[in-house]
Amino acid sequence: MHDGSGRIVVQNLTKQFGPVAAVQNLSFTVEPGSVTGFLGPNGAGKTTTLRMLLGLVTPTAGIGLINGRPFGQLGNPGRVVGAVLEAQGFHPKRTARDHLRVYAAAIGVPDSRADQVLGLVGLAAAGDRKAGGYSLGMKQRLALATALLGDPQILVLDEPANGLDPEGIAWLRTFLQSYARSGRTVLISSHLLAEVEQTVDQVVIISRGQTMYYGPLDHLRSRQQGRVLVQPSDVGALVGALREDGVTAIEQLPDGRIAVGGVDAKQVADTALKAGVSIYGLQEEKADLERLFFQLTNGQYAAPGQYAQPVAYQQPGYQAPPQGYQQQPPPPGYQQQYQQPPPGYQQPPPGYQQDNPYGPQHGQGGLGGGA
Ligand SMILES: Nc1ncnc2c1ncn2[C@@H]1O[C@H](COP(=O)(O)OP(=O)(O)OP(=O)(O)O)[C@@H](O)[C@H]1O
Repeated sequence: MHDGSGRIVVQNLTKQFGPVAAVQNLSFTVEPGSVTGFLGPNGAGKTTTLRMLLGLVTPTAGIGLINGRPFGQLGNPGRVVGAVLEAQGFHPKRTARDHLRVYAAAIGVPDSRADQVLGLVGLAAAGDRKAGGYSLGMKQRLALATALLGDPQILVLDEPANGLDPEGIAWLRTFLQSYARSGRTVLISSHLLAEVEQTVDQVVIISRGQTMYYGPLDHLRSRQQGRVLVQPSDVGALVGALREDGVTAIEQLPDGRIAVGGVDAKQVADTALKAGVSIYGLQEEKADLERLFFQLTNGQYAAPGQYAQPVAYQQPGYQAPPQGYQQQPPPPGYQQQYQQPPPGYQQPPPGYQQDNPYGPQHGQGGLGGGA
């Protein structure tokens, strides 16, 4: 019926809900043996993508394949894919064990499996309690237990960390990682990178229905660079002097400061001294993954006019940008942020605009050397 590979392939998936382009030409592959995070802010299209993958929503275009087949052609899909799409509508008066037994019967596994999966998710002692009295975190565990009933090769979980306390998140991390290490496939969605950062090996980051990054989390981490935030007496003079010194990763911040990448604070101070520019503030900022995530998903740190260039596309081996990417309108609020100079902004000297002081990396979402 299927190829047994454990691979998930999403090919050019597109879903249009009337005027809403929920998912646009999305492509990625999830390999077995690792945990893949499917990340994006609220409304990015994660749930719609997963629902298309699981045969619950018909794509406008493209296809989602599990083990080389569309979900509907998997035979007994409950034995191949375990999925949790949202906090499930458990019958509130039914005990967790009874709930699991109903589902076990539906996919043809013995009743005894209900107790096994209760144990797996840490609910063994609460199996006789009614699901209606469960906390949100316990409901998440019960939903996961339901997904595990068929001992599936593939787990697809939508926001599984929602409602879990720190101990629960740590438990989930260990559980999913060991599940993947046993050669199985795990795809989990989240709108918070920090929530899954320590759990996932690969990430697919989407925004407004389009792929922004697709690849190992380690590659994304390695692109992080710190930057120096500086408040000079004369922005144009300092930018010019930095450029003369070969520094190109310079970005004007909305608060009037400039951010300089690829240098340390001493270098910036030395250049300013040489150029006769006073420094009113100097701060070294360590980049973090969360900021990179924001850059990729809403462009709020990106340069005017060319926000959120997907970093993956600058690396070999990644997929091409989705069609129509360039035409994508800026996010709400973006224009406003840059239309007016920030308070304290100093007009650059003549010629400053023509000779783009931010350098060639300006417009790459402030990423890497551009930040
Ligand atoms: N059935 C539907 N009818 C119309 N629009 C829909 C429907 N389902 C989703 N959408 C829209 O599609 C877009 C993507 O929604 P989706 O739920 O897939 O995002 P998400 O990334 O899962 O968000 P969240 O993190 O908030 O769950 C949103 O604009 C949403 O309003």
